[in-house]
Amino acid sequence: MDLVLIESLGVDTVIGVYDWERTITQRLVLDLALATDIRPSAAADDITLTLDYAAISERIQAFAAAHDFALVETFAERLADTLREEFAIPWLRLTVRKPGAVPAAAAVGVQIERGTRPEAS
Ligand SMILES: Nc1nc2c(c(=O)[nH]1)N=C([C@H](O)[C@@H](O)CO)CN2
Repeated sequence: MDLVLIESLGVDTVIGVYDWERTITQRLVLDLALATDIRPSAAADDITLTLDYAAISERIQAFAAAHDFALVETFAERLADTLREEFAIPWLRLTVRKPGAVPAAAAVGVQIERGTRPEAS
């Protein structure tokens, strides 16, 4: 199984459980590992045969701007569903970090894996 990677993608969104958090945007930092078979795109040197990390990053920015969840859990689940459906991604690992939410921690957040991981070949 091959992976397309997006690391430390910063997105701005309304996120949080407290009243003061409903009135501001905050930064989340995302890491994604997206399963695909890179061999067809590599053989043809063709962007249309792989997962376009630029297009997916743009979609994530738009998703973040369009939603205002309370929990990072909800953000992660809904984003994973959206990406898997729109880009036909069989399996992904998504880490959502909320820097500064706990001052004593560099970041807090969640990591999820969704879908069926393809067999190695
Ligand atoms: N498991 C979670 N715990 C907490 C969350 C969350 O989204 N998931 N959110 C908060 C607050 O919004 C916090 O980030 C404000 O600093 C607290 N705990």
